[in-house]
Amino acid sequence: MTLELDRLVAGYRNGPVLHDVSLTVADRELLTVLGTSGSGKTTLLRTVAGLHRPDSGRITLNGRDVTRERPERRRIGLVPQEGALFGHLTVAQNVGFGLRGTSWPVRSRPGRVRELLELTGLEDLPDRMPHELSGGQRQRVALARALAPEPEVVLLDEPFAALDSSLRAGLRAQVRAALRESGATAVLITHDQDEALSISDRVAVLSEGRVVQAGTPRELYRRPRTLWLAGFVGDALILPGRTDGRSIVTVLGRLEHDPAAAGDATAVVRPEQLTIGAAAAAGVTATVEAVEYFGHDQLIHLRLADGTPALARTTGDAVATVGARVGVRVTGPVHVIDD
Ligand SMILES: Nc1ncnc2c1ncn2[C@@H]1O[C@H](COP(=O)(O)OP(=O)(O)OP(=O)(O)O)[C@@H](O)[C@H]1O
Repeated sequence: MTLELDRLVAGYRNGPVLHDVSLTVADRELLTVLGTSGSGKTTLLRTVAGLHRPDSGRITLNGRDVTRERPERRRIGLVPQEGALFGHLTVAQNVGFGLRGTSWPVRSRPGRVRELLELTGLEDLPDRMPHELSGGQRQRVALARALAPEPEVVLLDEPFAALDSSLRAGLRAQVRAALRESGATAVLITHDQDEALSISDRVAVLSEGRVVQAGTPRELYRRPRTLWLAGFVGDALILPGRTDGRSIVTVLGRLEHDPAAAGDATAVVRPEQLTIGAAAAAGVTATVEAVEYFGHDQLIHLRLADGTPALARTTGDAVATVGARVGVRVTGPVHVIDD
């Protein structure tokens, strides 16, 4: 099911919050809307669900205009923040609740509930009460409940926000797999960049109610359109310079770049593109100011000779000592944004 938003404007008494939002979510795709607090993510989700009336614009499902349709007619499933399970119902009853008022024959409902419990890895817990579940299990029940009536589109409102980071990564993969298997088209909202990049087929970045860029996670990370976006989707060293079209001269020397640009431009260098070595071996030197060790990699905070702060991410076990002078090299090509 293809979901299309066409120049959607929506807001409250004090004015519009969404300005001309146009987005296409392809059949079976998971699109994440990533934005800071107050950017309009919840308003967008509620408008698509039919819980908030837009001022103008259109919402279509496979070309069918649903803008004025009541929420229950749209066949859109909503997974609310923190699940919002019914505390007095068991896991199976919560999932079964998703089938109430639908055309699912009553006889086939227990079977459908079992299917959903299997899909979300909850088959051993049908009789548990919500308070006997972990946060991740509760979220999976909420997802199972939303998927039960076979919605054409599923909307997920910050589904992992209440969980600690160790749980989040595992649950993300499970939710992704369950969505894929269900065949639903999905829109997820989050303010977490890592989450958006890791779970989505495509990401739309919302800022002050406007889509500033939509693309695959790779496109957003490697080819951000603006400097703000470059810093929003990841760590970035922003270096002004001058390019001859193919390489740009910056404080880190001459750097090959991709796409083409002309004249004054700004290079965006990601921390994993910086390699540090012995000071004498490279043209540019820097001082190590701090090291954050994460096990799988480490972030080295550097100060370049001209005073510019920079971050290097290294996966090797090389030990960087705070205060040491090191050589810095860039592995290109870097991204440039035309001034
Ligand atoms: N019921 C309401 N009445 C008036 N203004 C509202 C209402 N709900 C939200 N807003 C305003 O609309 C703007 C966008 O809010 P929204 O909740 O859509 O953002 P969000 O991106 O989901 O934020 P968060 O991540 O903090 O949940 C904010 O400025 C907010 O104050």
